[in-house]
Amino acid sequence: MNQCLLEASDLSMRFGGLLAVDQMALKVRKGEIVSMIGPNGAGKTTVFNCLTGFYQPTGGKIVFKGQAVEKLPGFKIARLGVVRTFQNVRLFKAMTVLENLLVAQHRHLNTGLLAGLFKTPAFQKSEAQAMDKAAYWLDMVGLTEFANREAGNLAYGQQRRLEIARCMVTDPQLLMLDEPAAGLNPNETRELDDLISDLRKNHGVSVLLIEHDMKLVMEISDRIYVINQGRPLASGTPEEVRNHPEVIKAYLGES
Ligand SMILES: Nc1ncnc2c1ncn2[C@@H]1O[C@H](COP(=O)(O)OP(=O)(O)OP(=O)(O)O)[C@@H](O)[C@H]1O
Repeated sequence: MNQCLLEASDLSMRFGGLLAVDQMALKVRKGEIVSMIGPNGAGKTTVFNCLTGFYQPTGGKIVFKGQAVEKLPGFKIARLGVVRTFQNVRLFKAMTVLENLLVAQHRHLNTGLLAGLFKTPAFQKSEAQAMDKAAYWLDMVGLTEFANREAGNLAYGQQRRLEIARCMVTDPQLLMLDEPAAGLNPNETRELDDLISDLRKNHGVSVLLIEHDMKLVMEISDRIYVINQGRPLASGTPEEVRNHPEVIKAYLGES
């Protein structure tokens, strides 16, 4: 539980005249579920975009498993084991549910031209493994019966679960979820809570999430970072954060 997986320090991101993230610090240890909360526009998604290589931060350091990653492009950070979902569902909507999970594993497939053309035993084996893994995660997120349905035709909550499955087939070490409960009803949110807890407990994944649903955040998080106007405002256990005067002030909008 103590080994540090991800650490960001003095993280800053400037868009022209706007300092969207200012001296943010954040740490995720192995096996932790950590949340980032803050009012709309506070800079949470920008922090995610910096951590995952979608933006190159204008300042600061990001270390994943001992390696500096702040200058790496997104695909390289993903290869190291950091995967994410987005605030708005981003699936291949015209593909089936199963195809979405197979495409996500393309990097693990033995896809050399000759291997593919001649369907070599190694190619067939890796294809079968990808299929097995897809079937496993479909079952885990309760979507087996929808395997051949177009992803775009799933209910919204199911699409959200498929996104998580699509991350999990790549065997991530750090799963980053951007507002996973947005648009979910209370039942679906409870299922999401169970799913995230299970991913940590039984699949060794650490989780960093941005979330506005305070009930979920307070129940699921080991630690919480509060960010306001791009700056760190408070951090600590759910209990510490809940009672922090600055947090109460920022959320209640007092001056
Ligand atoms: N690519 C960009 N170019 C210019 N400004 C940006 C860009 N991305 C974000 N911003 C600005 O940075 C600030 C932080 O935005 P960000 O989306 O990170 O906030 P957030 O905390 O995730 O908000 P929400 O909870 O509403 O999703 C906002 O003022 C936003 O308009």
